[in-house]
Amino acid sequence: MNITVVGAGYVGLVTGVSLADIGHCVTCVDVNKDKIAKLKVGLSPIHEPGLESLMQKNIDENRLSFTSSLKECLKDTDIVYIAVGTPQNKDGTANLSFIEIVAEDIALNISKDIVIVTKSTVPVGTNEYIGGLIKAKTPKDISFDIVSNPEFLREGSAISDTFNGDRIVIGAENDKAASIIEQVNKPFGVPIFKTDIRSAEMIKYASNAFLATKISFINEISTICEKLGANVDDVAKGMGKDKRVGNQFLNAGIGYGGSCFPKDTNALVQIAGGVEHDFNLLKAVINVNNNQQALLVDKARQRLGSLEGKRIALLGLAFKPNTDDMREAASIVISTGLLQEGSEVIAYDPIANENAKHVLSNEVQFANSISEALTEVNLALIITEWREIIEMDFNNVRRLMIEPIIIDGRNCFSLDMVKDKGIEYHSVGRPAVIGETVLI
Ligand SMILES: NC(=O)c1ccc[n+]([C@@H]2O[C@H](COP(=O)([O-])OP(=O)(O)OC[C@H]3O[C@@H](n4cnc5c(N)ncnc54)[C@H](O)[C@@H]3O)[C@@H](O)[C@H]2O)c1
Ligand SMILES: O=c1ccn([C@@H]2O[C@H](COP(=O)(O)OP(=O)(O)O[C@H]3O[C@H](CO)[C@@H](O)[C@H](O)[C@H]3O)[C@@H](O)[C@H]2O)c(=O)[nH]1
Repeated sequence: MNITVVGAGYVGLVTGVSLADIGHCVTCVDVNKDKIAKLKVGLSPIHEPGLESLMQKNIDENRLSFTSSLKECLKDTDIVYIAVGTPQNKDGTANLSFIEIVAEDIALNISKDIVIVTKSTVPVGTNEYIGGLIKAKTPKDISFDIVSNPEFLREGSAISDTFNGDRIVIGAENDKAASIIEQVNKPFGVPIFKTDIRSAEMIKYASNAFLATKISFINEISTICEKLGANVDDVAKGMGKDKRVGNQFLNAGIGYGGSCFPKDTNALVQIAGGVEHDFNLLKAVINVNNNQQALLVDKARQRLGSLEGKRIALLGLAFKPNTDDMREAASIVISTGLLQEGSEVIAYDPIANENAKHVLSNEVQFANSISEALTEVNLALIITEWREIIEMDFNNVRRLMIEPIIIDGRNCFSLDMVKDKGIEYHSVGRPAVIGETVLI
C-alpha cells in the first residue's frame, strides 16, 4: 500500500518507519522543514532506541521517504495517517487545531478515494467532526473513510512496542475500511481488536487514565508505607502476584510525566465534564500526581533544613529513561522548587541535557557526567532511572559529594544494595538507610 503519515514526531515517525519495515511504501510529511531535512539524510530528530537504524534501512530499501508537501503525497496515496500533536489547552481540553489544519489540507488536496486514519489521541466524537470538515470541502466524486487507530507505544521502547504490542485497536464506521486497515497491520502479528469509532477513541483515554490511576494508587500506598515502616516495593510485588492486580505500573516514585498521561487525564476529566459527569476518581489521581512530583523538594528540605545556598545535583532530567523527551518531566517541577528556595541546581541527563536547556530555568547549571554533577554537592536527587544512573559508582558519591546523601525518586536500588556503601539513602515508600542501618 502507498501510505502517507502526517506529522513526523514520536508517533508519526515510529509509525511511518514501522509500516515501511513491514513492506508498505511510506512518505512522512511534516511542516517542520528542519526536521524533514534531517530525516532526508537518515538522522532521527528524536532519541528512540532502534529508530534511526530501522529508518536508515527502510530509506536504503526505497520504502521510506520524507517531504513537507502533503499535496504531493495525496496524488497517489491509498491511506493517510494523521499523527500530529493534540496538546493540552489551558482549561485541560485537547487542542485540536493541528488536526483541523491537516483535515483542511487533506480536503483541499484530495484527488482520489482514500482511507484517513487517526493515530493522534483525540476526544470522543473528533473523528466524526473531522470527517465532516473534510466532507464539506471534498469534490463530490471522491469518497473517503475515517478510521480511529489510537496508538499505545511508550517512548523509550516505541519500536519494540510497535512490533510486540498487546493489541491494535481499529475503530471504523464500515467493514470495508476496518478490513483495509486490518490488512495493513497484519504483518505486525499483533492481535487486532475492531470496534466502532467512538469506542476506539475512548479506549485510548480510558487505558491511559487507568495506568495513571495505578501509579497514583501505589504512590498513595507508598506514603502510608513510609509512615508505617513498610516497604512499598515489596508491597507492590506482593500485590502484583495476583493476576487480577497485575505486576506492571506499580512502581512508586515521583509520579508520572511525559507528553501523554498528564494531558490525557486532564482531557478525560473535561470529556466527562462535557457530558455532565464529574470524574472525581480521575481528579484525585491527577492531584496525587501533582503532589508526588514535588515530593523530593519536601524530602530535601526535611533532610537539610533550609535549602538556601545548598548545592543539589539532579540525576536524570527526561520524564523517563531512554528518551530525550522533557514534556511534563518531574525535573521541571523539582528544579523550579529548589531554585525558589535558593538552592544551586546542577543537572545531568545522559541524553536529554540539550532539550532540558530549552525547558529548565537558565539558572540551572548543566554537568556532562554523573561525576561532574556530584562534585561538591550537598545532596543528589535521582529523578530518572537511566541505566547509567542505576549503575553509578558509589565510591564517587562518597568521594565527590560534601556529604554522601542521596534521595532517590525512582527507587533504583534495593535497600540491601545500598546498605554497605557508606552513604545515606532515602527513597519513596521505604525506610531510609544510613550507613549499614535501615531506619524502620
Ligand atoms: N508520544 C507518545 O508517546 C504518544 C503515544 C501515543 C499517542 N500519542 C499521541 O499522538 C499524537 C502525536 O504525539 P507526538 O508525541 O508524536 O507529537 P510530536 O509533537 O512529537 O509530533 C507532532 C509532529 O506533527 C508535526 N505537525 C504539526 N502540524 C502539522 C501539519 N499541519 N502537517 C504536518 N505535520 C504537522 C509537528 O511538526 C511535529 O513534528 C498526540 O495526539 C499524542 O497524544 C503520543
Ligand atoms: O509504574 C510506573 C510506570 C510509569 N511511571 C511513570 O509514568 C510515566 C509514563 O511512563 P510510560 O507509560 O512508560 O511512558 P509513555 O511514553 O508516557 O507511555 C504512556 O503514554 C503513551 C501515550 O499515550 C501511551 O501510548 C502508552 O501506552 C503509555 O504507557 C513516566 O513518567 C514514568 O516514570 C511510574 O511512575 N510508575
